[in-house]
Amino acid sequence: MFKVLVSDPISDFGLQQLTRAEDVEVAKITGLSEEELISVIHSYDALLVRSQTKVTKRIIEAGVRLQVIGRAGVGVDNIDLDAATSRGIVVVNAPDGNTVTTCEHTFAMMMSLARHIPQAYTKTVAGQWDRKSFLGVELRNKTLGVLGLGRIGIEVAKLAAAFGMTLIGYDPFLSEERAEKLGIKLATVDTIIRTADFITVHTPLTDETHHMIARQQFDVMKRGMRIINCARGGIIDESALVEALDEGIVAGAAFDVFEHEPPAPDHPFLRHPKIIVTPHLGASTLEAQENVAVDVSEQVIHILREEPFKNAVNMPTVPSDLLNQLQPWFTLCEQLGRSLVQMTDGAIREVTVECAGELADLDTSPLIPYVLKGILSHHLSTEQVNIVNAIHLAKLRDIHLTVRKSLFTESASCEITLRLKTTIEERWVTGTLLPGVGGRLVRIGPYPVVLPFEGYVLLISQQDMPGTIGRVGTLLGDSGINIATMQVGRNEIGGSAVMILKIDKKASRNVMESLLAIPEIKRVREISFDERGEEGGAQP
Ligand SMILES: NC(=O)C1=CN([C@@H]2O[C@H](COP(=O)(O)OP(=O)(O)OC[C@H]3O[C@@H](n4cnc5c(N)ncnc54)[C@H](O)[C@@H]3O)[C@@H](O)[C@H]2O)C=CC1
Ligand SMILES: O=C(O)C(=O)COP(=O)(O)O
Repeated sequence: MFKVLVSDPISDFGLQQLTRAEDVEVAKITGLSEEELISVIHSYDALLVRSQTKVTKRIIEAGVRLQVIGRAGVGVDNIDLDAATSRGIVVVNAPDGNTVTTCEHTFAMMMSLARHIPQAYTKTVAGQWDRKSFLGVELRNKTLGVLGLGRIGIEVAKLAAAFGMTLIGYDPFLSEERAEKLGIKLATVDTIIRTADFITVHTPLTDETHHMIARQQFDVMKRGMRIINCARGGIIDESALVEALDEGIVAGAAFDVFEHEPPAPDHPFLRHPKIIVTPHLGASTLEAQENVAVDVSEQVIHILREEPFKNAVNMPTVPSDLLNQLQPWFTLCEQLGRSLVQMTDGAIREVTVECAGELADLDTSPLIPYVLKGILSHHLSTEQVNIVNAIHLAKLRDIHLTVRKSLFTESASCEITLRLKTTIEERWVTGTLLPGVGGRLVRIGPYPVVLPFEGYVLLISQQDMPGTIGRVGTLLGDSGINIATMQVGRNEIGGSAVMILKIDKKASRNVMESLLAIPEIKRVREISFDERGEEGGAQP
């Protein structure tokens, strides 16, 4: 039974996929402090949050069973992503479900700002009939500057166009063609700041966007402009804004978000006559809350059941057609990693994945975490390494990763060669998928083999001398070990040679040592293709 903790108010309707699942138990406990969450999180497989719960490193470390943290919304700045990644916990969000709602809130804020609606309402209900203080401005023919043209920014631009506004915007990822189709003139942040009558920000809060609008920007702004933030507190410098309002540079500001939420009771925004505020309500509609809860519940259940999922924030997203083409290779990559690491001595320095044949036409980077999982789980534990943290763990160990591609293959239409360079040697193996059969190891170094990834294989390096093969056969036979298949290869008569023996049961340490005692034998290595390859090496 999977246990899911919902620690923020999330739509019951949207959570139905989880609450109705027979293999899931949902607990809704909101308003927990960090300490309270730390004391309960150890029993849960998944944690679902909105923006209130701050999912700190301490909470993540206490979540010994946690496999997934689901964010019913867009921003994941309340979740320590590095801590989640290094623990191999997937973080998923629901990026599409609240776009329209947040866009509409931004528009409501812009119109309220243009017409002083909150201030006029407050006075009117207080019994004052003041028709002089609230002279507004029209939106039509005004220039709206949009910083951040992602999902929400673009929706805002579309609505603004319908209101007859002129649009200028900046987003490092929006192409000229797309902008043109949307009727947005792309400009630099500096041009937008100098020319816009209204500015609205729709970026995430990052190192680059933190205080993107500060004193320096207010100093060159068009006098009498108005500014809106329904994205994240901290994108606009709050103190610099108050100064700009007091100096008459800015005519009004509308904020849904704050640098620290909730803001302190003496926060200057809360009593400034030219600032209107809402308590982070951008995503708060019935529709958006249902949408994001449905989306995130679906992803969480997929992850818990080990089914394909989307919207992982701390893993690259693989488009579904590419995923379909690469999926059959995932297990093979893990098996190649697990086999090769058992053949190799020394500390791993470099991993190279060479994709040959038709595979070379695809983006093969999603294969890397599987290769690394195979390699790293031999030394670490399988519970410790997964495809979320494999790259992170490799980087922590200074393991260099390279992907190479070639259209040429030696045998099958596609094959993958994995190379490991360690502090003392370099070894490589090649695998492929045989139609109707499955994954096979087809070369160990330069030696052709056809081995399924199951059971045990002995790799023996010896001097090519008459009688050595017979002695190995006799020794294994005397130890009750049957040889299923055997391949031999050598570089020249009397030179270096190898034996690759598929054996029906595991060779004991004694057997390995007896093999090594044969004078011509230089190295013996046992490869276990089981989930966790057991150490079976013996060498001088
Ligand atoms: N107030 C609220 O309740 C809500 C707030 N949000 C916030 O709104 C923001 C936007 O959300 P979405 O549009 O869904 O995200 P998105 O990821 O679709 O769009 C963000 C855009 O910002 C752009 N960007 C990043 N750095 C930039 C920079 N330095 N300058 C200009 N553009 C930059 C990105 O290229 C991207 O296109 C996020 O911060 C999100 O957390 C989202 C939903 C509700
Ligand atoms: O989705 C987002 O990024 C939001 O800011 C919405 O936050 P909330 O879910 O309302 O706490």
